[in-house]
Amino acid sequence: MTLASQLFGFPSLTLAAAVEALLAIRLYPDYVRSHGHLMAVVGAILVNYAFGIVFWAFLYPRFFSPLRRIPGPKALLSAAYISLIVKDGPGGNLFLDLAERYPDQDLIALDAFGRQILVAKPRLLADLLVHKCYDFSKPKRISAFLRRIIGDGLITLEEDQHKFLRKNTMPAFHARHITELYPMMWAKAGILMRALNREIANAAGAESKGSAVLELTSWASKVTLDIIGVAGMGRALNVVEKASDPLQEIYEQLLEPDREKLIFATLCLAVGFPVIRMFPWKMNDLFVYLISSLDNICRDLIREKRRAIQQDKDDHFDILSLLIKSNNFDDEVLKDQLLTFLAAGHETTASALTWSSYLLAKHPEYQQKLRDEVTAALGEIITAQQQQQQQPPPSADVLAGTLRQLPYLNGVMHETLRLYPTVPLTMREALRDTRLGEQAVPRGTEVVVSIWQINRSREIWGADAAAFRPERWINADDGRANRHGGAKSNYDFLTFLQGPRSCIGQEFARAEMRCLLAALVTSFEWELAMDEDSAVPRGVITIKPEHGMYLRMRPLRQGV
Ligand code: HEM
Repeated sequence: MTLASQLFGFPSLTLAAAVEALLAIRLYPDYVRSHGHLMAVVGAILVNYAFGIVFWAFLYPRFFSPLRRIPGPKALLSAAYISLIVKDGPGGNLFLDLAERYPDQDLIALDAFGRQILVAKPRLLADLLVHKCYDFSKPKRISAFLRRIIGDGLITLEEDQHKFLRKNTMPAFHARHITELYPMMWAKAGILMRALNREIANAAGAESKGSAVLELTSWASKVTLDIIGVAGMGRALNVVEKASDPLQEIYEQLLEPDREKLIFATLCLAVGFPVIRMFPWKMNDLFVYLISSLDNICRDLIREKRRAIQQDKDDHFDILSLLIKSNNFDDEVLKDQLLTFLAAGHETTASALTWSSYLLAKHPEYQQKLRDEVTAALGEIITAQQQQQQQPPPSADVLAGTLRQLPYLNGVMHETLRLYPTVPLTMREALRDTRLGEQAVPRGTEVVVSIWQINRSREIWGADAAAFRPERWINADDGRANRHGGAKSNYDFLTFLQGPRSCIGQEFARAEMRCLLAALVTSFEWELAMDEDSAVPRGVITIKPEHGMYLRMRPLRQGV
């Protein structure tokens, strides 16, 4: 690849065109004079570029690329892009179909240009995600697009800058600190339950059934925004209690899985935002407006936080304080970190909570089992939460210790995360010539990992891979919760990825889900209030139900 890209890359072809034009001027001076020197240069460039296009589009992938023997659909538009806009069913199913069409292949060639491969089996993931993690980065087009939304943060930085930032941020995610966050998360869950109860009471008045239909996704993102507000910057956003909040509205608009937005984002990922921005499309203005509003809100939040630390001696332990106190970052850098944690830290868990409510609506027997289990374990703590009793909140150790070991709570949570991985797909680009197992991978190759496909693979999870079976996460012998789901390798459950670029917030997300699910299931009974087929996961970065998640919810206790 290196030799080919040096010889036939467009910079070399341009240089060669200049040499060819000079030679033409020397060898055929009369002919060139009659047509003009400029024509000679332009002609040489056009001929060389045409050769370059033929070489890279047709000759290289068929005859020279080390990837040429990898089988696959080799389509003009790769499944990685089609999966974002496909209409019938979840996009991730495209990769499940591909893995079944090429059953013995570790790698599958996705596009006709020999640039994109899918890792279809966990075997090679250790190389990609751990051993050779820094031989790969997020593809530049994708990073450039993400950077517009979340700045230069942990998600978009690469190599040494990434290592430095990750090291500086890790203390906020240590096990002890996550344990300390449980009472706050539990309190926020209580506030959400009361807000849902009020909403039901208002709506049920009209319906007079003691139950009402609620759309859960926006409530889920409100409560997770409130939680990351405290854990990320020590700030009570209180979004659940407000009719509207600018931060929540911006995220809702940015991540809404509406068709036009999906097409816009897919095009930005495929060809880059600078190209799309040249077209007169109202989505461009909306996108720029939303991200600049977000930037401004975060800048203000940083200023306020810095002032609180310096003038008011605010000593709350949160991600932003940790980074400010390290004195390693200026305000612009801090703004990017805040953008990253706000985005990565709330929509992801909100989506997971939404999908677990969906699965529990479809499986009322598990809803009841979970309710019984949590009620038996937390009894008085639940009553205190529901009745907002003025007594000390449960201790972090008691709450975290209890919730972490409840078999069905953890089983439902992990099984949801397996079946509906919030980030269903990720991509990497080889920064240098490298290898995945025995396979040589040239610089510039894009490697696709469909988390959805690995998590639902029948080869890994058995014939019932698509079924919701929380028992996978409960040991058959001692009935205790496990964290492997019966899978053989760490790379079989990919929801949080693995290695140095795995999700830094995974324990935070688990803590949030435990608190929110436990509170929800002991406060309400619910069933689906929409057509089951319309709960299709959609989204470019994270997946949400395309048309919202409508549940008929009935409070288990009155007057809460
Ligand atoms: C259910 C919830 C969540 C899921 C499924 C999830 C999933 C993921 C995945 C798959 C990645 C890797 C992305 C890639 O490299 O392409 C990731 C990275 C990341 N996540 Fe999460 N996440 C969740 C919750 C959170 C939370 C709550 C936070 C913060 C409080 C967070 C912060 C991050 C950050 C900062 C990264 C970048 C890590 C790095 O590259 O070093 N995530 N997450």
